[in-house]
Amino acid sequence: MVLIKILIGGCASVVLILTAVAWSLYRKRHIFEFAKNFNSFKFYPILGNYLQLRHTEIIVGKNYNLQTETSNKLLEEMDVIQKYMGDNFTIGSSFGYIFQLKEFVANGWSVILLLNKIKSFLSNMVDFRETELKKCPVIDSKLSFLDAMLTHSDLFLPSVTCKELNIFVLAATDTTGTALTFTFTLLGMYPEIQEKVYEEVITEIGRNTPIETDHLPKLKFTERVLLESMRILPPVPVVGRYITKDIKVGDKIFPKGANVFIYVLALHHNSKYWPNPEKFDPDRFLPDEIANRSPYCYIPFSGGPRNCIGKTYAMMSMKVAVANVIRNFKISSKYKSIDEMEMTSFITMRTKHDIDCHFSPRT
Ligand code: HEM
Repeated sequence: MVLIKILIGGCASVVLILTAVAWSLYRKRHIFEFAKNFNSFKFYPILGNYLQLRHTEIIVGKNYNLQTETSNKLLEEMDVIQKYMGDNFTIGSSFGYIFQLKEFVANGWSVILLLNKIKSFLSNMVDFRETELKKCPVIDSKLSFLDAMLTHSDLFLPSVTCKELNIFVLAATDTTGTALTFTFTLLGMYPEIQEKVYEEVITEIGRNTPIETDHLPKLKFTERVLLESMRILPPVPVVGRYITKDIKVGDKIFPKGANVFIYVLALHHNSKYWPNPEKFDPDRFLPDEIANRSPYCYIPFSGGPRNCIGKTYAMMSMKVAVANVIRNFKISSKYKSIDEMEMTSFITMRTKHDIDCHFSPRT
């Protein structure tokens, strides 16, 4: 009798495991198709892959040809994970655990497989760099971010190094790609602002001169355009915090132990701080204007001690991309207002449909 029970139990477990594996493989295919249709940013993948290439090059110190390598699916895979997390974030916070469980059964397995794939891609980077460094040590001033962690193994255990790399590559790519996608579209919508950026780039850098670090602080108007673009369309529209002690805001108390979401998008469109908030006006970031506002009215990189650690580098890399594109291409877009773009929920902001933004070579 006991033997029969064990046999039945064993068979049932095998069937369950096989069903779970088959289901996850099916969902993996399905979820990719879904994300492909959903993520119709069109030129976002070009920018995303460019940034992934640049960031891994800077963080790891090796060119992985991520932009030209056709088998590179890293960006697509990151999008699938983000879509899954974004859905759970909205569904979960509105309808609770039961919906999260349903989502996990439906898509969770494939997301875990993808996460593991990305993790192993990144840990291969760590192994590669570790071997390289042993063969050929680098002097302190030339250390990449990863080199710095590897040469301080007393501070960064191998598992911590992999996690840090994971966070950096993921946090750096999509945010900057989204910010640039919106900035180019806004420049297409506002030709007179685009022209001012072009003139500044030509005056301060020139048409063909390679862009150097020293050029970047001179791009004052371009910087204001990027800042205003992230005000009107913040790449990360919501940030979360866990409250460790009661906080009184006006007549409300946010109790210790609560999880809160800070709605950056709403804050950036609050007419109390931003008159005529729907207007794209880079001069809101003139020094005098900035001095007249609380710094917490504007938080595309969040605020406080856990704000974005990559913000200075992000601004630099976006200035390089804008300057290089604008001196070679004219940008146009059919949108008359940002409402026409139709946003949707992701972790970063995305549009529901293909974004309308076109580039034609400058003669
Ligand atoms: C336009 C580009 C970017 C935007 C809008 C952005 C925005 C943000 C935001 C809103 C956070 C959340 C902070 C919080 O919870 O309060 C964050 C965190 C983070 N970002 Fe960025 N980011 C950008 C680019 C980058 C780049 C280029 C890097 C790396 C080179 C980077 C690395 C990170 C890291 C490591 C964190 C986690 C910080 C922590 O938890 O302490 N980000 N970013």
